[in-house]
Amino acid sequence: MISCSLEAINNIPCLLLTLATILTVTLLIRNKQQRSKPAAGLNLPPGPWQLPIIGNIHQLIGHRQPHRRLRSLAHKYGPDVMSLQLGELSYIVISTPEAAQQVMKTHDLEFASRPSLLAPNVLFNGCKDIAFAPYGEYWRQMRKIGVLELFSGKRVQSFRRVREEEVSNLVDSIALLAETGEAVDLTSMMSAVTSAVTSRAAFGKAPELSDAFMMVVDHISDVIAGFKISDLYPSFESLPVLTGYRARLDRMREASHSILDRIIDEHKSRRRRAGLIEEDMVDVLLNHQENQDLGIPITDEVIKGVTLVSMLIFCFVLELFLAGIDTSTTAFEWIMSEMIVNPTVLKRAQEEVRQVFADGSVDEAGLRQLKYLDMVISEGLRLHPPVPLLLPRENAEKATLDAYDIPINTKVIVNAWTINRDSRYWTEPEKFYPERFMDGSVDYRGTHFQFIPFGAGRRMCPGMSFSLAIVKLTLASLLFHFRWRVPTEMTREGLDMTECFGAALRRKNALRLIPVLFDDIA
Ligand code: HEM
Repeated sequence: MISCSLEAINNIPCLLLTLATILTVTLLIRNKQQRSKPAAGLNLPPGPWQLPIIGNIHQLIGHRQPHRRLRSLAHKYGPDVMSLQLGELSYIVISTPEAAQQVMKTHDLEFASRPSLLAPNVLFNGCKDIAFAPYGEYWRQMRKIGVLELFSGKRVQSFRRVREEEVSNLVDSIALLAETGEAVDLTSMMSAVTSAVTSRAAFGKAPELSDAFMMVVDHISDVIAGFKISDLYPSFESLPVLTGYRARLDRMREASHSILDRIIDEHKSRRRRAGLIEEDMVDVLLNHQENQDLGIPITDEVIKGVTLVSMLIFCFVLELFLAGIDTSTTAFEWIMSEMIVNPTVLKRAQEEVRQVFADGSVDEAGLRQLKYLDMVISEGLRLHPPVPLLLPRENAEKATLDAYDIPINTKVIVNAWTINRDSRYWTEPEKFYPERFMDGSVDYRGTHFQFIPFGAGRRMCPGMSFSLAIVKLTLASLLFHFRWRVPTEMTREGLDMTECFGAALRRKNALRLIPVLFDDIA
């Protein structure tokens, strides 16, 4: 998912420098700019001690895995709900399924907004996307269009051929490489497949322009991941030390807008030639423009010559790329890694795939018979949620959680990684054991709060089906066509499983494995 301010805290080297600057500047002008303090007499959730000005930032500094650090802080200071002060902003951290249910079900409406962060503000013309739009009529309309038109089961189904073609190309390239006996970089390969499927779903076949768009998106992902001091000290947004970041964001927005404008123009001229066709996501939105049934009020949203519809397309498409590619690749690489270190799981999953597709080709129609693979995917998402700290939420009114008062505009971080490993709900929670999902009583669809890789409630991920369709087809195909070995210098148990916290909780090192073609399929 798109990076949030907190995830960045692990990216500390540049933080220290920036922090020193901020501290100095803050001390100089703190009489002018006071950070807001909650009114006295409130029953706030417990939390660790705070320093003036930086609050609890020092307790996160030096910890490269903030989800793990927040778990240990929560154990000590606030097992369910913990208060943290990060710079100018008040946060609460949610670390149990019960508290998550309070936030995302019982009080879902109260906590349905998002904090305003600089990057989405600039990139999405003032958070005009789905993920970062504040709760309200605009977000509702955007989400409705997204859920009905872009991420619905019907729409995901319509990209079946695209997925099958891209995964089949992947299998062909791996088969060629298998002849060399060398390890292949499965992480990069999966990233390429996900990007190709996403770009064809969004733009249809427009390879040159979509490649250019992908390059800008990659750059955006790099720039927005990491510590963003401007999000923790919003009153200092205009300080020179921060304006460079804003200027970079501006440039990236312009670059991606201009590529997208050309893509939209191409679509429009093709539509003029071929009549109304509904092929990809840009076409779907252009159809709505022509029918004037978007439902979003057309105010004076003409920004630098960008029409409202181009802007909507821009927000949807950019979000699709930013939200979908890293998360799906991450889910895939961890599931595959866990199967490698748990050979009995790999064997069982492989037997199932080869039995279901005994006639020799993997297709999406047969995927639903892969019940064991479903359990493997669930277990992978439980142990390695690609978004370990859910996108922050915010309450637009003051609220209460259990007995605690939560002042207005508190940022809420739900630590899904910790929640998914709660030993009160999961036996041996650190173990990769897909059979725990055998009875089908718990799933990731947002009603079981001990397992929330896609979040829950109004702001739950709408891209779940889009993502799982690619992940499952790729896993099934790779298990069907190849046996997988670790490079000779390592053992299965020795496979490096180090995490790297960023836009998604990736593997630190790419997953490199040796493919061996199943003889009878060759
Ligand atoms: C394995 C893959 C994915 C995972 C684990 C994932 C996870 C998440 C999570 C945890 C959230 C926040 C939910 C909350 O606040 O309760 C989210 C939001 C979102 N995701 Fe995903 N996501 C994935 C793939 C995708 C894809 C492929 C797309 C687009 C096609 C997408 C689009 C979005 C959007 C637009 C939101 C914001 C929803 C809102 O604020 O209303 N995600 N995702």
